[in-house]
Amino acid sequence: MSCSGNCNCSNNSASQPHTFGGSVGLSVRGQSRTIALAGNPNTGKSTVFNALTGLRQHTGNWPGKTVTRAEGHFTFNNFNYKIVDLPGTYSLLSASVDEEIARDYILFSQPDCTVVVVDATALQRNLNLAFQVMEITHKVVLCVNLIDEAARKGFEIDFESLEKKLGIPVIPTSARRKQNLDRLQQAIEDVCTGKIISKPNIPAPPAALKEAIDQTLPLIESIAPGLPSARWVAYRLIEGDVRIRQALENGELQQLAGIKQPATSNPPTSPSPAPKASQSNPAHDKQSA
Ligand SMILES: Nc1nc2c(ncn2[C@@H]2O[C@H](COP(=O)(O)OP(=O)(O)OP(=O)(O)O)[C@@H](O)[C@H]2O)c(=O)[nH]1
Ligand SMILES: [Mg+2]
Repeated sequence: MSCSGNCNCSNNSASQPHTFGGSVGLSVRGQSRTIALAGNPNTGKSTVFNALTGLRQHTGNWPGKTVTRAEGHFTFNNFNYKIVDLPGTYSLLSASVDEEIARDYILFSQPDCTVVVVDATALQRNLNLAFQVMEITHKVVLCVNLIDEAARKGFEIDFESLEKKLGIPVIPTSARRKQNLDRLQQAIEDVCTGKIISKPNIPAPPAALKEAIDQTLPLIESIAPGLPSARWVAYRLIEGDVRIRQALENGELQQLAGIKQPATSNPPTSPSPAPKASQSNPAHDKQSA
């Protein structure tokens, strides 16, 4: 893996002290890396964000508190990081406006590292989103949060084996107790610099689906050259997702990804069966997986 242009891959000594505590309105000079905090609602994303930045994002024990994205900063090993706290989302097939904010950021903003925060007491359910993120980027760290709560409930989690099975760094944390956040920061640094090269373990699609994806990807590339998460877009087109097709045709996706559009672009030839239902209101549409 190579890190993105935002990344300074030169010597970052792990022995140098890290700092928690960032800043509202601090102007961070020079290069900085961008980290996205993704995860299901109520997994402790904002608590992680607050602990790392010293800011005070709204937290509480019910889902859906963070409704828009918030940004903060921290430094680690003398390097600046911008960290983005996202609304909770169950799936990248988003259903609500908040979830769409998270989805669009995860898919098209190309952070240097995406940290998926999962609830250690509901690991299996939470891993669904982690798999979806792993499908679109290998620059990902799994933060298994609320380990104090899991321990209290008597859950035993084999983190080493989980890490091996998933193929990405897995860091157990208790954000509320500020436990292991330095390990989390180290993993983020290692993913950004390429010291850790993740190989997410994703099941291969069935042959017919793979063929359809292979046929669809060049169409996407011809309309939106260099579009991030093109594979994810291909899946959606194959499913007949009208909303995504329209967003590709009218340049919305390219805009989200900050891609300059050619003067004219041809709509894609349908790569899939005709869409079954109209999804005119993207914000409120449920999409089938
Ligand atoms: N016991 C325990 N509680 C935690 C931990 N991390 C977060 N919490 C609590 O979990 C609840 C949810 O935390 P938030 O940080 O608001 O979760 P979130 O993922 O940002 O939630 P949304 O923005 O609604 O998606 C809060 O009551 C936190 O205090 C932890 O490590 N241990
Ligand atoms: Mg939150």
